[in-house]
Amino acid sequence: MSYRIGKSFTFDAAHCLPSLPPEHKCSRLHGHTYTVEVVLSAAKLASPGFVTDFGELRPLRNYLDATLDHRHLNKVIDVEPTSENLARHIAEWFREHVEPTIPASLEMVRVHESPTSWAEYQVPRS
Ligand SMILES: Nc1nc2c(c(=O)[nH]1)N=C([C@H](O)[C@H](O)COP(=O)(O)OP(=O)(O)OP(=O)(O)O)CN2
Ligand SMILES: [Zn+2]
Repeated sequence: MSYRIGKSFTFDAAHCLPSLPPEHKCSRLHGHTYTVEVVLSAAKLASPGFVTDFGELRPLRNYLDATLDHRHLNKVIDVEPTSENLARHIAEWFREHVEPTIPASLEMVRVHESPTSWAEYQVPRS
């Protein structure tokens, strides 16, 4: 039995997917308003009844603003900036920089490129 919470963030950025054939529209430079959702869990609640305070997720907001917002994503991450690769990149950053400071575990990161399309990275737990 565990509790789960989620929080969403948005940022705007440009990207292209150069491994696609040149006739594919996504091989050309274009932009999205991305939404990033994180889901965290805990087996028991911390006072006053939180998985973790939503406010403790502020470093992720700051990271997205400073590193991804209004950037050319191909110049920021070292793999093609698909939603899947972005979700993994953000999850790995979160696990290194935020998870050690909170009483909760990251379950997954979902990245929406548009209201109708998203990709999710589920954090592997051994
Ligand atoms: N599995 C994935 N498929 C695609 C990704 C991705 O990250 N993961 N990305 C793209 C492109 O970035 C493209 O911008 C988005 O493609 P698509 O949803 O097909 O296009 P639209 O936003 O214009 O949506 P419509 O429903 O066609 O209007 C492509 N594929
Ligand atoms: Zn795109």
